[in-house]
Amino acid sequence: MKVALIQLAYGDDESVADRTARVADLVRAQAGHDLVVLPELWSAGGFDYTAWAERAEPADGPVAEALAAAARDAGVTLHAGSIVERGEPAGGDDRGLWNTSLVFSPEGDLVATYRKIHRFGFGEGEPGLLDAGEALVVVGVPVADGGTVPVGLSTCYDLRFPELYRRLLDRGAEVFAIPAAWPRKRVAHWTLLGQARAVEDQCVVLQCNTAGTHAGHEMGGHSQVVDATGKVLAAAGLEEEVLSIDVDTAATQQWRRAFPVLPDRRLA
Ligand SMILES: NC(=O)CCC(=O)C(=O)O
Repeated sequence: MKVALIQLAYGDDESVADRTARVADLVRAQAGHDLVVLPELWSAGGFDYTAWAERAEPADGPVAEALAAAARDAGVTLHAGSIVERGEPAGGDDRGLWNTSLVFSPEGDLVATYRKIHRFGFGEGEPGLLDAGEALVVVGVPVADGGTVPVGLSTCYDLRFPELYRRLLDRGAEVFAIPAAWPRKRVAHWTLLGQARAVEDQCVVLQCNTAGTHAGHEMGGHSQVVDATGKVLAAAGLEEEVLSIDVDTAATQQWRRAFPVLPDRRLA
């Protein structure tokens, strides 16, 4: 599976429209990949809490439309990172706002959405502004050499909750795609936890972080691709960068057979 992770850098001085056009061009430049991944909340601003309500949009809003067109033009499956999604509140106290990942097919159709389950902020930030997602999502990504690869979706802070990844594994995931806006000061956790998820679940991990500084938060970069043995196949630095790599997804099943840890799980 040919994968491109677009580790996007942004600051406070670029409009959402300009950033969206720039990102769409970056996606178009990834033609020839099977899967392209963008970071969390790159259009709304990962930590730009005061702008979120104004920048919220439905899953078929202007950012989504631009990205659907870019996926179609490039002929790639696009994990478009996440948006602040505005939708119908599910219940009384709900706000009708979520941190929602969007996945588009190479035809430009929206094939999966994932609402971030674990909200970051300890009562403020995400839990203060957004509703929590509840549904697990595994999406089949078609690859050029035939077949589809089951990719489990999660977002940033979710990475700290290993039980989520076990549940994605139990639903057939062989790859975890993790867009993020993870700050530089805790980037060592990002790197370590991504490798831990790969080793413990025997899955490929695709971590696409944000770079640059916005809303007073320096982002950590260090996007990485980790194979199911825990080997780091590609790693970015602190700046904007595209990681492009051909991941041997057949090797995941071979590794699970050669070192069959998962059947030894005991739940009692
Ligand atoms: N956007 C996030 O979820 C940030 C998570 C984070 O900074 C951390 O887990 O540390």
